[in-house]
Amino acid sequence: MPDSDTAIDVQNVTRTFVLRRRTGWMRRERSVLHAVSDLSFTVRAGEMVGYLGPNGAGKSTTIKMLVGILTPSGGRLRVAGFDPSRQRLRLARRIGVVFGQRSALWYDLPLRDSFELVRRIYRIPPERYRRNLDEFVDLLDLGPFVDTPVRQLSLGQRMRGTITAAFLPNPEVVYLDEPTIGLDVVSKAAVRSFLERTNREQGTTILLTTHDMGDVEQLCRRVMVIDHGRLGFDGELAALRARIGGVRTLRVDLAVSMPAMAVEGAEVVRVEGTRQWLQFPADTSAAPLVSEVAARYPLVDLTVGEPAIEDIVARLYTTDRLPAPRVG
Ligand SMILES: Nc1ncnc2c1ncn2[C@@H]1O[C@H](COP(=O)(O)OP(=O)(O)OP(=O)(O)O)[C@@H](O)[C@H]1O
Repeated sequence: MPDSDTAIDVQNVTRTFVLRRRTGWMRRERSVLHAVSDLSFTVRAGEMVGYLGPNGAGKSTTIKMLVGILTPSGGRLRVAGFDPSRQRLRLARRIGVVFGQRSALWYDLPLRDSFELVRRIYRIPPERYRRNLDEFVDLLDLGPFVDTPVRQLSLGQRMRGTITAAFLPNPEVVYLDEPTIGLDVVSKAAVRSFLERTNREQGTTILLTTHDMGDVEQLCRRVMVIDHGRLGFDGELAALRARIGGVRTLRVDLAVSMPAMAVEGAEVVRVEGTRQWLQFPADTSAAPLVSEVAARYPLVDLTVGEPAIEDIVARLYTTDRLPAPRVG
């Protein structure tokens, strides 16, 4: 049973789509696609959870059901105590949604006017609105473009504006679908630290869908992995790493070219001029490795590469032999 601490409660939820395919003159074939199958999880108030999976896994379908714009074919859903499809309007005041690059801002208006409209729609008290806006403008560095019409903003600026609009009413639960996709480095860093801080300080519950392992690393202790509409993993990111094994890559730029480095706990897999690639187990920290390389070699620069979400899911599913998707 969910308690008052439960922000999102999903029990045995299923969503099917009926597909009709033309197979010849006057002939149509009907099939049923199970976009989400028997999905169960709960998210406690104040948690930030990564919701991962490859394209077509069922992530957007889940979020649309949590918002209330899609009705489940079966099972039970509650968000902040409400049934999303039946109590959509009441729930709308308590949740925020950021859906990829589809912006909820008014295209021809300056950002500031869009925020003002959000204030009126959500009836945010003026004092709280001013306090939130000042804080968000500062955290997301909106100052230089808050008076610019949305259509003139870069993708990263627009995303920072969209996130501001979603968080202005102090929602209890926020769904973010690919909030950092295609963003420049500055915007990505601003968005990540904003989410981290808002979750920590305000206790906002956040469900984050992303293909960027950097987002997950920085923001989510807990991850859920979905594929073919089924939950394949729900637990700590470290446990997922440990379960799938796998490796991470450290790319090192040295001041001079040299033979492959010899570093404990890692293996050089490629050398190209002054650049070398080392692989090390994904469930260990990169920190000791970085220290050793820095102490013993003429280090100029380095980056740690995360395994792609697709690789993680593929490994998870080959180790666990989860059932194949159902169509029929
Ligand atoms: N309205 C619809 N009608 C028919 N099939 C649909 C509909 N919406 C989604 N699907 C199908 O349901 C499955 C899950 O789609 P969904 O959009 O939830 O995946 P996703 O995990 O969000 O993928 P992506 O990362 O590409 O956004 C896919 O096979 C998709 O084609």
